[in-house]
Amino acid sequence: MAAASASSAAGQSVGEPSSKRQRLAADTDMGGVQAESSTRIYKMAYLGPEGTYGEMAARAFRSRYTAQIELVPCPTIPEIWNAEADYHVMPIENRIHGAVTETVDSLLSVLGPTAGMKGTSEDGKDRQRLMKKKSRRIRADLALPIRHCLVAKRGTRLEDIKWVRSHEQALGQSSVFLNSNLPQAECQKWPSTAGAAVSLMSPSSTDSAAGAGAAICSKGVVRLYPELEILYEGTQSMNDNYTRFLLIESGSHLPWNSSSPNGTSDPSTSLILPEPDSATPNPRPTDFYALSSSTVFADILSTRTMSSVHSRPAPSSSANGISENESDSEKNKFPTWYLVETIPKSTTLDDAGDDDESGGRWIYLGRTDYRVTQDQLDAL
Ligand SMILES: O=C(O)C(=O)C[C@]1(C(=O)O)C=C[C@@H](O)C=C1
Repeated sequence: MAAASASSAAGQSVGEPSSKRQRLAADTDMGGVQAESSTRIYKMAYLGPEGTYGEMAARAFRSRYTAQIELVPCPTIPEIWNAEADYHVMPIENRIHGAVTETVDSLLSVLGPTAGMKGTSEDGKDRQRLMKKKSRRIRADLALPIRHCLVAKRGTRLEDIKWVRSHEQALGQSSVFLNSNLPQAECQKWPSTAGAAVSLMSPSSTDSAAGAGAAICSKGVVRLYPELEILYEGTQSMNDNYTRFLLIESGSHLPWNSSSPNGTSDPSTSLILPEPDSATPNPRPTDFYALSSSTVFADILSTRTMSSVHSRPAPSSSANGISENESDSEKNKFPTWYLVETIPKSTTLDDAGDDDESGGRWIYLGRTDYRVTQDQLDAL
């Protein structure tokens, strides 16, 4: 993973509440303090660079913990999943443009090949990595309001724009605006919205042969880069636009918004001040499963109610994995994996729905036990 240092993830917004400002300052100082402090610093991987919606989601999730959590920006969504981190913040679906396929594919990759691996040390490492990923658990979710802006270098006129760059989700969410206002512009997919905006300032983007360019990103990006200005605010096709983010835990199960990871709460040793609110269990949790074939649907749904399903083509290497169901593969030239979300029978948190692997035909991916509410987002 090409993660940058924690300091590059720290925003410098003006007018932040003081506790948040302290937290942001703490991000920047993290390296020095880490060496001196015996308190563990947890890592939360998210889609960078600074100014992405993923960063907003990561900050919102992090605010529910009092443990020290360093935000680690990753250049692409698959790299968030592959990061050696305690937490992974990933967008899963959008109100307008639907599933975030990079995230669905990452989650489904736990169905990948383990069987048939030779005993070489490299294979052993791959297997270990996969087993580690299989033990990850979805833990919480949040619906982040999304309002996009068309931004360009200062002085650019709308009629001169020849190309528009952004994450494919933002381009898709803005397709009506782009078709009506910039029909001549070429859409260029970029790993993130903020990354697309930053790229406008690179010398290659100012190449006059390619013409003037623009990016679609959040308003916050323009506050970070005075060279950029907003040409249009609200490019998304509907006002009520949300992207749902998942918080995925990698073995480090910290109490949600309780005093500290190990039960001691000593603000003098903690970089993050305790949050005043109490824990917020999700009143409508859902369970996620990775399914290797549609024949498993009946098993899963005999005791649960489906809330959503995303289907994706199984990668070709799946022939070695648990996904291959022989009768299926003979009949089906289009092997498919499924991410299924279900409503549990009971919403008590003890009933974790934690069936785990059932003879290798599905893998339990976790439950959205907790949710960041709109009030909590507003308070950030
Ligand atoms: O590029 C970003 O800013 C992201 O956080 C990614 C992402 C996504 O993948 O859906 C998140 C929210 C918006 O829907 C647009 C892009």
